[in-house]
Amino acid sequence: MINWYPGHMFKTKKALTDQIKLVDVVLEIRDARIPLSSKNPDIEEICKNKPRIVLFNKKDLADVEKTEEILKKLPWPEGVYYCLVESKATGGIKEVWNIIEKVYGYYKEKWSGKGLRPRPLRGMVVGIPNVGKSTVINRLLKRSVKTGARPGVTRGVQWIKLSDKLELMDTPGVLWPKLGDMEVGLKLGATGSISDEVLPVIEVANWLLKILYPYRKPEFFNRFNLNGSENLNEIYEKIGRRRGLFLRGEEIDYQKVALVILKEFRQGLLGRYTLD
Ligand SMILES: Nc1nc2c(ncn2[C@@H]2O[C@H](COP(=O)(O)OP(=O)(O)OP(=O)(O)O)[C@@H](O)[C@H]2O)c(=O)[nH]1
Repeated sequence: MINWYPGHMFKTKKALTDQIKLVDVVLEIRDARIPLSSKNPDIEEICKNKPRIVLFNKKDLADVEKTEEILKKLPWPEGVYYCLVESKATGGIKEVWNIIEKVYGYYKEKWSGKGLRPRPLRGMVVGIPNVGKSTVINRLLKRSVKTGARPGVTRGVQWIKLSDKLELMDTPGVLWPKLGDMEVGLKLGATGSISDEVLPVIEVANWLLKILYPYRKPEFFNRFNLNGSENLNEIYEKIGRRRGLFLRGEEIDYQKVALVILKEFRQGLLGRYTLD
């Protein structure tokens, strides 16, 4: 599963570290369902001491109470801010702009101390695959349509001006997730940050079912017509029969059932969960 990791990781880290030198603030996107496992372990090193806004995206799919509990326990050094967002809708984006105001205030003071005129902050969106980097950019863009978002080129990089206080590098930076232990890999797989093509999908779905079952969410039981007394095999049987997922004859296609479980989990159809 991690054969492709080292070479790409090294190159990406180097490129990102160079790009981040051009920005004033980093917008790091993580997944609210896996607030810890969606963190790139090198983020602090890559960002050096730049102000950073960590956006826990896909709030609508997470067990918000549990995620908030986890976040409250983490150390949040000065200059690092966080908030939960739902970038497909409007949830939490106003809070992001409030944090941007704070960071802008910090820079304005710094610039004025050096006799420099204020300018929009330069920001860059970074995060592991599929956490919603592009969606967040679009969300922030929507709010700034009125102010006329237009790309400009400074220091060989395209910037999109979102407001008088923020412009963003037009392409987000992809970070590699930490694939240190098996459980983190399973969480990343379940939430879709690792593609199904390289995943043992049945293993991931089995692991996910063991988490979802004891949660006892009605969405999960109703969706698959389960009564709560089934074992793993019976869950596959029931889903496979109801959805007509057969290999040949009456033999259940476990692979397809696993993919249905993962897909519907990722769409939030089985309820809201936090896996960390
Ligand atoms: N439910 C929900 N889905 C979201 C949210 N934000 C993004 N998505 C979905 O998550 C998927 C990935 O979003 P992208 O914006 O393409 O993510 P990305 O990080 O740019 O992805 P890569 O380019 O693969 O690295 C898409 O299907 C989005 O519609 C959200 O807040 N809630």
